[in-house]
Amino acid sequence: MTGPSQQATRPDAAPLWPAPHAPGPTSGSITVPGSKSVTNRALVLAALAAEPGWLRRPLRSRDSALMANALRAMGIDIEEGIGPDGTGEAWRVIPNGLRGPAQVDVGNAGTVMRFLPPVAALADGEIRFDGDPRSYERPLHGVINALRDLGARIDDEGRGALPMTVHGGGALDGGEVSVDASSSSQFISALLLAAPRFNQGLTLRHTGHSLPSLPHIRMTVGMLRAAGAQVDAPEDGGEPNVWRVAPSALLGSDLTIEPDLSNAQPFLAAALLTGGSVTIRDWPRQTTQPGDALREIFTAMGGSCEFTDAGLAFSGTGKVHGIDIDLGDVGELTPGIAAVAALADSPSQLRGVAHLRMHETDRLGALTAEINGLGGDVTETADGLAIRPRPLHGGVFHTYDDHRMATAGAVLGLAVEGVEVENIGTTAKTLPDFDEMWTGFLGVPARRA
Ligand SMILES: O=C(O)C1=C[C@@H](OP(=O)(O)O)[C@@H](O)[C@H](O)C1
Ligand SMILES: C=C(OP(=O)(O)O)C(=O)O
Repeated sequence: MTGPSQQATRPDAAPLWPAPHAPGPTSGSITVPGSKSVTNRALVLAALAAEPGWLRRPLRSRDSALMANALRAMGIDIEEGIGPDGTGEAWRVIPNGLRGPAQVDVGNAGTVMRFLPPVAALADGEIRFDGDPRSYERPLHGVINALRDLGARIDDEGRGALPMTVHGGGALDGGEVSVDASSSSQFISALLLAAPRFNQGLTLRHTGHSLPSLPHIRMTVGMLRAAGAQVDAPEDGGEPNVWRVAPSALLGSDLTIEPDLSNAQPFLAAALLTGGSVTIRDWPRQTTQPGDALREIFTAMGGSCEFTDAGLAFSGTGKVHGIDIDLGDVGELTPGIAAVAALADSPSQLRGVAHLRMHETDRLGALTAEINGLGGDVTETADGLAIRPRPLHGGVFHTYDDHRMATAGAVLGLAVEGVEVENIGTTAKTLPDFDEMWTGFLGVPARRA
């Protein structure tokens, strides 16, 4: 098949990065920067709080910069510096009144394009939302329709998508609303995050046939509660598919951001594929991050892991097995799992991830096209990928401006000589120094793209 629709927008002269071939079994420790999902939720909650708060060890990346700049444009002060006790980076968030007029660039960040329209509806003035061409295609209708039902005025010229203008009225009634969040869990998270500030709070009902990324919704609920909100959620014995948030002020938190476990994935994959080992420092023992599922998934694929005082110690044997798995809860792990599965000793079936067609790129189409471009045998199914490992050869691995395609290409390059990853810099969405971290971890000279 040809690549997904974004292929047409691929820059002609995107730089190619020769992915390092593994020199032998890996060994070492890695500090992974902060979680995108936690950082961007923490920024939103701090901006909506009644008092200043701190974010320690925040992620510095394109997506978190877009979030911080958008909130600044709406009147929030975010001071980037060192924490009160002098240890490490910390951002001070000072929640002034939210106001327009403001311009928000969402880039291609799902968290920014979905989490901020409800915040803008609470602002006083017009907030214009725009972003990368791909952001116009990503689903937003659930947030737009729900906000309108809750009393917001939004001008999207009938698109149900970006670009659009939210005419913030300084407050939102809130109340009861239904949303079909089968295309993105971020519709639910977006409405819940701002809900304590709605006059009547929120009763939110999901009506769709499926709901992806449940751990990310649990992350939203957990962080809301930590900020003082009262939330009833289905997993606490409440009504299925219904969340209730009471109106209340939010506390200014002092939060240390967990490392991004989904961005630990390529380093774990390196240990798995090379029969090496890696310690991911500060891996939390309790977390709502979907990347935590990698402990189980990569163990089933041939590795083993244990917690140590330093973090999570993971080892491979060099033997990698295929897997039959529903990834609906942890969809963002799919590109990295597909890369490993293409190098396994048996076939894999990845299921439950139809919604990935509307991620940064059409990830199912992109993975199929690019792994097959290296000689692989991948077919798209209605809701995932069927992967039959075959000997692969070198070639260009196109990345469609998708950070997780880029890291998947790097993983394939470990085992396959001559893989050139297009635009490795696209990893800056969530992991800006990936190429240096990768070459440093593998102990090979830095590569020029
Ligand atoms: O809320 C979040 O932080 C995220 C939710 C998920 O989105 P979808 O439910 O749209 O897949 C995930 O894929 C994305 O990387 C981050
Ligand atoms: C789907 C992802 O991101 P976004 O927050 O833009 O939806 C991702 O990071 O894999």
